[in-house]
Amino acid sequence: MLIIGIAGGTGSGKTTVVNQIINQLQHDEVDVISQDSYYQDTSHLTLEERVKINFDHPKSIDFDLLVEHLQILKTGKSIEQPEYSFTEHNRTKETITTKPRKVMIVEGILIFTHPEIRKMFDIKIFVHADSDERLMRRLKRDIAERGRDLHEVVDRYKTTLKPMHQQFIEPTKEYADIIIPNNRYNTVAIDIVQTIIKEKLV
Ligand SMILES: Nc1ncnc2c1ncn2[C@@H]1O[C@H](COP(=O)(O)OP(=O)(O)O)[C@@H](O)[C@H]1O
Ligand SMILES: O=c1ccn([C@@H]2O[C@H](COP(=O)(O)O)[C@@H](O)[C@H]2O)c(=O)[nH]1
Repeated sequence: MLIIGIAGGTGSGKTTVVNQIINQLQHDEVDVISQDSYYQDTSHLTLEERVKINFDHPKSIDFDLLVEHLQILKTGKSIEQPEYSFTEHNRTKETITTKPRKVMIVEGILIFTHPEIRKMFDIKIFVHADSDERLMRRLKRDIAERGRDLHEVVDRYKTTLKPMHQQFIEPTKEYADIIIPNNRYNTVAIDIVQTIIKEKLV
């Protein structure tokens, strides 16, 4: 199993890059694990309390469960990937059965901060977009898809997104094998990554 880690700041375009990469691969050859599925289970908190969580700090992620799930997949067994609700700020009661595949892609803002998980990646990719570009994309996406308003996104950007990005996410760029500049759609970079994956699959 080839495990590819794709990190980068929020709004850098990780999910979009993942979808472009897997487009060219056989459906049964590849699957995706999102770090967002592994936010800590906070069912014991009220919604008001959950809203206040710093979701951009490594402590917000249940990395132990993610490590365990990657280890299970490597032994050829399926896992039940938690499903996450951004509107509820919590895991749902549903899970996504995820089978081991020739290529497993793990994507998320903080995945390169964890040494054990970092070691499990065969290829590490960091998607880069400038902070103003990321903020604009995040605003549009969170208002359209994640039930947020302008005030909420801007407030979170100032209090947690920006400082956490500088402290935890940007420094992990140094671990990347490949950095994809993604201020604009970068089809050349996608082609290169697809070629590398296809070569490794032979
Ligand atoms: N290169 C790009 N140029 C313009 N918009 C983009 C680009 N890549 C992604 N987007 C848009 O920006 C938003 C955030 O992208 P997404 O892939 O969800 O980022 P991430 O997973 O890193 O948070 C989405 O609405 C997406 O359509
Ligand atoms: O309940 C939540 C959990 C996380 N977030 C924000 O999501 C991003 C990470 O997702 P991307 O798809 O990489 O943007 C992170 O910056 C958290 O702040 C949230 O808003 N609510």
